[in-house]
Amino acid sequence: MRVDRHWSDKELEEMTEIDWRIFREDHNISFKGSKIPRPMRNWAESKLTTELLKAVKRAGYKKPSPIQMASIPLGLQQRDVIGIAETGSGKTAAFVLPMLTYITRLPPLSEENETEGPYAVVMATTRELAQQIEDETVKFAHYLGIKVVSIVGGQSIEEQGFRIRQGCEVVIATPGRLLDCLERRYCVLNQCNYVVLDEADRMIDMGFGPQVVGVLDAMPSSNMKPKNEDEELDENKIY
Ligand SMILES: Nc1ncnc2c1ncn2[C@@H]1O[C@H](COP(=O)(O)OP(=O)(O)OP(=O)(O)O)[C@@H](O)[C@H]1O
Repeated sequence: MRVDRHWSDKELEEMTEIDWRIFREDHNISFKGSKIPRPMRNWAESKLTTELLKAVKRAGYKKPSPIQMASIPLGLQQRDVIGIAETGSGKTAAFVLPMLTYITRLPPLSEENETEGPYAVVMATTRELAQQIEDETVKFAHYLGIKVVSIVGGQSIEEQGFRIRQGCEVVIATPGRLLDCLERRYCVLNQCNYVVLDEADRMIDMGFGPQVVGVLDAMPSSNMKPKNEDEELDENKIY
């Protein structure tokens, strides 16, 4: 009798549908949506760049967590993702790594475009959470030469606006403070097409909906992805 091997003993190309099902069950991964890519079983099989993989290694992350296994391949395809996982399960790196990959594909910031604002915005409900996200982002962004600025209450808004205008690819902010910064013209989002809402459900429950919409309204509407998720993205276009 031929006994099939466990998925962990198989090369990627040997994985069968049943292996993938067991893999997802083993990691408690479930999903909804169409054309969902396979989760990544380990970092080596992820499509992250060598530089980012080095940064992941330096951070000491030996194995991706289940939310990272499931959502990084989706993020790398520039799909819209709603990721749900318990606290402390590595959600931050799950959205930060695809976001940094997206940024490395864009033209580097230069004197010509650094005053047009960041390439990506992450919104968080509290100052403390924004700080945690900043720490986790800098851990990886540092090695790519990507600059990160946080816009939260309790610090000078003029100073924060000044730091954005000096050029940064990523802004991490609480929605109210970022909207304030935009309304006072301390910063702009003229080239930002990438948004992350951390704890989006809580953000709405806490009444930040109007501020989030205000921030989204400051972003360009010319680079929207097609409404139909099944439509292929144009590789030559920046979304
Ligand atoms: N693959 C990994 N291997 C080891 N440590 C990791 C990995 N991914 C993230 N971590 C670490 O685990 C901790 C928790 O991660 P993170 O803050 O992203 O969790 P979270 O799901 O966002 O939690 P919260 O809901 O509290 O914000 C952090 O210290 C982070 O550096």
